[in-house]
Amino acid sequence: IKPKRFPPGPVWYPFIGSSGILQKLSKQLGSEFKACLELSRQYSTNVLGLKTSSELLIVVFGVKNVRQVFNNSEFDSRPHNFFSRLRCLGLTNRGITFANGEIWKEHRQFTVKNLKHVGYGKTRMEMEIQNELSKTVEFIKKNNSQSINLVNLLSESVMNVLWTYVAGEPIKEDKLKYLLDLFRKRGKAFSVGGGLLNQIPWSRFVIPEMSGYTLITKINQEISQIIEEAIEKHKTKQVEGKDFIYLFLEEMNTTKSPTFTEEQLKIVCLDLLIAGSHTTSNLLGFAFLKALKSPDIQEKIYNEINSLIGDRMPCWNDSNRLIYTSAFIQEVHRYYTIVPMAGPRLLQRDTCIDGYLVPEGSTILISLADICHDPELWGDPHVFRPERFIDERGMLKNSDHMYPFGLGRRRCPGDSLAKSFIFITLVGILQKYRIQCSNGTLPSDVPSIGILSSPKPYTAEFTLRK
Ligand code: HEM
Repeated sequence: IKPKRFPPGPVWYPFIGSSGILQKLSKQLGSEFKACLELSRQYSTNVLGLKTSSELLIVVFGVKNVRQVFNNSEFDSRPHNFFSRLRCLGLTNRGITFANGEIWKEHRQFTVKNLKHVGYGKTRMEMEIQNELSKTVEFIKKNNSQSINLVNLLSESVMNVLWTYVAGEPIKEDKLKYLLDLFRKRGKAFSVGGGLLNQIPWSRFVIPEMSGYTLITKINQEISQIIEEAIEKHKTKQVEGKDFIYLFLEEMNTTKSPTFTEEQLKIVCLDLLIAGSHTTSNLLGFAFLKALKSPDIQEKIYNEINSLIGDRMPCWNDSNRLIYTSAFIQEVHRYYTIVPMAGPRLLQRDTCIDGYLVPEGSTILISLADICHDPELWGDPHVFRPERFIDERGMLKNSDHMYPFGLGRRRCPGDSLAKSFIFITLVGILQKYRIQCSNGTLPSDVPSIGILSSPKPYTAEFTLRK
């Protein structure tokens, strides 16, 4: 029986609640996000109420409700449900993304402290990004007689930067490709709320492949092995320099905090790799796709780069001067919304959202993509127009309605790394090459939506500018 003043939504059936309806609609529309959006329209509500086999699931829409969830502390926790346990290698309350309370605060702080200088000034991370850029440009130079799959190339590049930060050295190429492929499949198979597997956990016994269970178990095994090997190498000092694993192991030996354990280290590494890799490369994938589909926009970006930085290696500081390029990146964030739904969050006490009563213990998802396409906020949301982020004085204009990295205490701790990587890589490639579509066929920019919004695979041709 639905609680009193529970948000509107489809009927609940015994055992599976409204999961059947949600799954059917997700299949029809291509993603759980679109299904939730459609249901919110059908029930004319900005707070959608659903039930899975085991939890109450609420999806909030609209600036007011989304801000309430981001800003109020009763929404700060993550659920410890079937999916989050699987995601954290079978453990509860570990890592950062799915940790709560003291362990979350302590380890988020420790990681942010060590990521802090990324993106500002000439840091080691900036050098790492530039180093990766040189490798990418070299690859394009060697292969520019043929079409190149940019999304794959960029995701390898992001992963190399992340792994070098975590483990001090690049990951082996075959392992890198294999891991990225598994991550890509994972992003497609699940939604931010965990999808079918979380809604009906026993589905793993009946349809282990289709529910994503086989895939996620395989990812857990592979990634555990890769991270464990890296930790062992650090313990025997086989890796040079200072990286995240060394800093963590040092903290383990010096601190009295019992939360600094090898298990925790493994899951923090996993969190950084999962949260940082395809988010960043998908954004870039869409950015290059848009540049390819709109030669006039590509020319404007190139002219700005050419007149303000010329042939020099780009750095993060240039983003203050390359206004059109920065506005273009903002517009890519808006138009394609890489994280269509943020969360999941666990509500810590009975709370009123938009006049409805949401019970303590409900899982909350935060819809971001529809805000980015709300005609009342943007006027012409379906037009791709970087100029909307430039003010009358020609300066970059921030919008209050963009939350690509979230907001509040769970805001993305990797945002400065992501921003630097995206800016430096985009500028560094467009500075040297004109990108065109392969064989005269324009690829589609309709995204595939799972946990993230991803560009469909496409190839591009590169022509050297000078
Ligand atoms: C374009 C790239 C990226 C986008 C769009 C993005 C977006 C987000 C968003 C929206 C959240 C908040 C989720 C919530 O409110 O519940 C988040 C959290 C997070 N992100 Fe990112 N992210 C990006 C890149 C990165 C990178 C490069 C890293 C790591 C170096 C990273 C690590 C994390 C972690 C660990 C969390 C969880 C924080 C917590 O729960 O306290 N992200 N990200």
